[in-house]
Amino acid sequence: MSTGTNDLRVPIAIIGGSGLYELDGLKVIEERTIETPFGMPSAPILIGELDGRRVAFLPRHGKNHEYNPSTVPYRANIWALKSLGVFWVVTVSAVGSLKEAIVPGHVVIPDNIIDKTYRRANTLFDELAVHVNLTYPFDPMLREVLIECVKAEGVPCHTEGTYVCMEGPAFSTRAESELHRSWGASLIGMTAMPEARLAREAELCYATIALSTDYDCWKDDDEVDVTNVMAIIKQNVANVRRILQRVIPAIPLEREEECEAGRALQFGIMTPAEAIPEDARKKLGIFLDKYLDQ
Ligand SMILES: CSC[C@H]1O[C@H](OP(=O)(O)O)[C@H](O)[C@@H]1O
Ligand SMILES: Nc1ncnc2[nH]cnc12
Repeated sequence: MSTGTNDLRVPIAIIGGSGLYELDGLKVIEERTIETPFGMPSAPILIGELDGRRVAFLPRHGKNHEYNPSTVPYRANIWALKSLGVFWVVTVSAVGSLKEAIVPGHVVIPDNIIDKTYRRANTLFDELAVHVNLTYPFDPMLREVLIECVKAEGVPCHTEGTYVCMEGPAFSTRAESELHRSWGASLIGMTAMPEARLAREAELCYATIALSTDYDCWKDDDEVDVTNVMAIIKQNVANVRRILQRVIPAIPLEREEECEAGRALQFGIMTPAEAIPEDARKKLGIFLDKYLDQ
């Protein structure tokens, strides 16, 4: 198991979604296999340099898309990124559009999530009681950076939107799709949760570039399937790659202290240090030590 220490800190991570299994322009330094207390991450993590910045890249579904949205090892992924010293996490996701104006090929930088998942481990902290604030699961400062970069690339960009995270792996029924629309949500996907919640528990600064790939199944003339989704991703992946190449140098590394997510656990740990089992302290030390070693 990796020790959680990091000789060469990697401040930025990109988590690639469906259709994004590598990061263009990354000068790969190392492919690191990290064993975590939550098992193995989705894939070995590529560590490299882009624009003089250290960046980690992790394909969420594995190198060969072997994990479905329910079986992605979200907790191992977050633990592994934290162990590298990552703070800024930019993710890429394919999503269905629940609004006419969000045309397939457009990008959305979502600002909230409705979590409908029900069979995924949804906390890093099973052995104690921790309650973090999740009012805004996507970091506002990082969202602004993403919005600027998408616009600068000339890609149509929707600057807000609620992402409904369903369990899947089947797509929605028509009735479910209409229900999600009636909630006023903009996007439907299968992976933002528990990823965003775990990122907050790990005090990471997290935001998502969502690529609209389809109108889900609410429009009379459209029905979603993987072939359609992948065709749109293929047509737009070059945009996403260019956006990411802009994002990495634009991340304000020097403003880390301003990001509230970095203090998410400050008032969230209910269980007193002396009541936390020793093995949990070891397993979760990379998240908890700064609060418990006082
Ligand atoms: C390939 S269609 C469904 C699949 O795509 C999205 O994944 P990701 O968010 O990793 O891009 C969606 O959530 C489903 O997992
Ligand atoms: N319509 C849809 N529903 C859920 N996940 C998706 N990912 C891409 N399109 C989707």
